[in-house]
Amino acid sequence: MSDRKPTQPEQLTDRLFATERNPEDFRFDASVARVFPDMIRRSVPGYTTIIPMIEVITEQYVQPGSHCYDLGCSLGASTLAMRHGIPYGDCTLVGVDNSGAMIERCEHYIALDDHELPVTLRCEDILATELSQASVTTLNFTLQFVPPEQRLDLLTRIADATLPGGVLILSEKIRFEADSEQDTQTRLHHEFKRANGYSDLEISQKRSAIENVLIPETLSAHRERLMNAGFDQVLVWYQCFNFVSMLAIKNP
Ligand SMILES: C[S@@+](CC[C@H](N)C(=O)[O-])C[C@H]1O[C@@H](n2cnc3c(N)ncnc32)[C@H](O)[C@@H]1O
Ligand SMILES: O=C(O)C(=O)C[C@]1(C(=O)O)C=C[C@@H](O)C=C1
Repeated sequence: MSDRKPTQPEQLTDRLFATERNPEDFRFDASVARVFPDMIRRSVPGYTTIIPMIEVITEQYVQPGSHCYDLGCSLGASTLAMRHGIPYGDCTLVGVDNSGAMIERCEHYIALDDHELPVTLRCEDILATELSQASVTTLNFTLQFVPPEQRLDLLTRIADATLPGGVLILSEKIRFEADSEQDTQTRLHHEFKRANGYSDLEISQKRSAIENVLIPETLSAHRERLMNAGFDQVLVWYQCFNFVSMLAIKNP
């Protein structure tokens, strides 16, 4: 580490899907990492509310001497929210992401944040990362990218690692049982994107790119699986259109 003060990474506007491109599955590569703060803010309704609430929720559930995890941390927005909600110096905070481009930039954002609690970043698969003594774990729009058949295993490992009274904050894009609601909520989401300056071409090319990699499930599927994984209570604390955030709680 050099002594030079880290400089703010450049903040770029997401124009990745603005011109006609070959159909290709969406990946969290360097081009996405560069524009990610702009992309996620303009694409996910409620993201700018959910991030500060992760700090509030963390503060409520963090336990002294415990471990806190942000799984799929990207550039560390949710990690930093957790950091600011942890008042105990003997806690550890770990951010995990398997995108090298994300982790590299995340290091800059963590270094820029003036706070004494160290953050450990792991560039690895969340399906293999070691978890223990967890009071607060966050999956902020990450589980949706894990193949559905691997989701129960991951959630079971998280629930097993969670201390009594600990929680999982799970934010996801969801789908709806009724076609009519699915259509309406999707239209409203696309209107949100349009209001944020995305064109019809950008919206439709992004939609195709994420189709095979972001697999949304219904709220009841999420609830049922979280309970099967070993959590005792599941509640929705936020919803805007087809984006929700849940809290899965282990009884004290
Ligand atoms: C939508 S982003 C998460 C946003 C971030 N949590 C935030 O609040 O700003 C999803 C992230 O999950 C990561 N990811 C997806 N599958 C993963 C896996 N199996 N292991 C590790 N990271 C994964 C991606 O690389 C990406 O950075
Ligand atoms: O559903 C969409 O249209 C999105 O663009 C959503 C979403 C997400 O939820 O993660 C997809 C990929 C990027 O990470 C940013 C936003």
